[in-house]
Amino acid sequence: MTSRIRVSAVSYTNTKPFIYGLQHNPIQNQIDLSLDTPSDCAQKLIDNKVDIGLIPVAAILNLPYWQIVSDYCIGAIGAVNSVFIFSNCPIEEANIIQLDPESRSSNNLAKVLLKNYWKVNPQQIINAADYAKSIDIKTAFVQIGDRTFGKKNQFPYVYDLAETWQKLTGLPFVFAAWIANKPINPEFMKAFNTALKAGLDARENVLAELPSYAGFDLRDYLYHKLDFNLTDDKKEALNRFLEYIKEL
Ligand SMILES: C=C(O[C@@H]1C=C(C(=O)O)C=C[C@H]1O)C(=O)O
Repeated sequence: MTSRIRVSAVSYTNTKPFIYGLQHNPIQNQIDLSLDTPSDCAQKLIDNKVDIGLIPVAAILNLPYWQIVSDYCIGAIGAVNSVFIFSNCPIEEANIIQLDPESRSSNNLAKVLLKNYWKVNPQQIINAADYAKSIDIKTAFVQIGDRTFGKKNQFPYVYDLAETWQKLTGLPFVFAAWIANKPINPEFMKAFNTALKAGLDARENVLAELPSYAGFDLRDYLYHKLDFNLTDDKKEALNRFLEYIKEL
């Protein structure tokens, strides 16, 4: 028997439809699936501990070989509602931006937007000891994923980074895509893609299994805020984003 393809996927709610699709499909017998934070998905693919990852697209720049293996992604057209800068002062007045240790794409997106949209240059800190807890009014923070659910009303200044990216470029955004670090058998890729699509088509079942979060509309999130199709304009956005990162 040939060995299983090792796959790392994001452990957040945004990926639950994909996980559902993979786990309700015969392809589950061909893969070893692990669920990780986005930054760990990226590191595992870079370190060749997995063959395919739903990796933050910013990490593509750290891969000597990479190949997109699916028509689906974690993306958004306008506001995504789970990737924010939370701040106690207007962003233009912040002295420090704490980055999210679980993120690669959104930390870079924040840097790109600070430079090119808000045109400011606050100090940027990763792994801050008081991450997301600072009481300094001039300290803001980037946060992604389920930890942001319901937090939008807790801060006086809240910036949705996919929405701000759209204001800067007119484009949608891709946070994470299914990327391989080696050539993958086309038959497998086709079956993998089919399983992911089946998961998206089963979002009602996924919603029925999920807990509810106070102050957060999960149905709206999975159907309308996230956009899972890796369309040509999202690929254009991906390339544009990588160019912006290189210029930081
Ligand atoms: C929309 C999101 O997209 C994500 C953000 C990522 C990042 O910032 O590196 C990576 C994967 C996705 O989980 C989110 O996590 O809320």
